[in-house]
Amino acid sequence: MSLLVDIGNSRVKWGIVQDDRIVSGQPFPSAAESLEKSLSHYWLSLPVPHRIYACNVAGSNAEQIITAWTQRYWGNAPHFVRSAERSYGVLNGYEEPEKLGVDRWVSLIALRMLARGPACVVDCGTALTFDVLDADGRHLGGLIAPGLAMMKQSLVRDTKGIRDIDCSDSRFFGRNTAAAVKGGVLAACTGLIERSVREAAKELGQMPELVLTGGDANEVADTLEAPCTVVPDLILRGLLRIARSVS
Ligand SMILES: Nc1ncnc2c1ncn2[C@@H]1O[C@H](COP(=O)(O)OP(=O)(O)OP(=O)(O)O)[C@@H](O)[C@H]1O
Ligand SMILES: CC(C)(CO)[C@@H](O)C(=O)NCCC(=O)O
Ligand SMILES: [K+]
Repeated sequence: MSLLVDIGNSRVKWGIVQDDRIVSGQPFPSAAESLEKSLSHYWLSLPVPHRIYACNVAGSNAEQIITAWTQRYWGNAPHFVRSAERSYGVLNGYEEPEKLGVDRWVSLIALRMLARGPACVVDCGTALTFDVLDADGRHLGGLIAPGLAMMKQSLVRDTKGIRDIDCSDSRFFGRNTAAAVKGGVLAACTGLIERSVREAAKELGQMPELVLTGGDANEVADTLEAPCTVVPDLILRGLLRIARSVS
């Protein structure tokens, strides 16, 4: 059995591989304070994995805690994927390829498998990232912006007049503070995505496919006018691609 682990800035997403398919587990917070406890809670009952593939953007502390835990209980350290210049049909577009966030790198590897032609991937997580891949697997670069929750939090933190942001309203323009914040933040994200898709289409000479992932992907997809596909386990699928090539 293999274990796939996507350690984000907010949450750890993970799944086990059974018959070459991903069976997703319950995500848990990636915060260092609770990490060891969460690992024991969610993973102690698993069969011992032969291989562990991980992608981590939550810092070396998280990496150390997870490695210590798997060493202690399974006698086995995870293989932490690093961003490379070229692998699995993807050519990294960064000037310094190792500086591209490894979650973005792994999502491009998954995107390359899923998409038939040129494609863009949006990760609607703690941060919102947008990356472009041409029909030959060349990464044309991307964008990094705050994610939905982070935008809302910064409004609450840095203004006196915005406090309550709980809202189930779904009109585009809000008629109270919470609805105006919800709409503003969603419009910031969907506006970024739609403008970026147009820009990508210009560079590609063709309309790209659009794939969304991350905790807020469904909410963003519901508001997007552009056609898109939501793939919740995109990063785990990229890790599975890497796992297959090793075993
Ligand atoms: N059950 C949940 N717990 C926490 N956040 C959730 C949950 N469901 C949806 N979200 C949303 O998901 C967002 C975080 O997304 P995700 O969990 O993909 O982020 P992440 O762990 O930081 O991953 P990454 O670092 O890859 O972006 C938050 O903005 C939050 O609004
Ligand atoms: C942008 C985030 C935070 C998204 O999770 C992550 O990919 C990251 O820390 N990246 C490093 C910076 C970069 O990708 O240019
Ligand atoms: K940071």
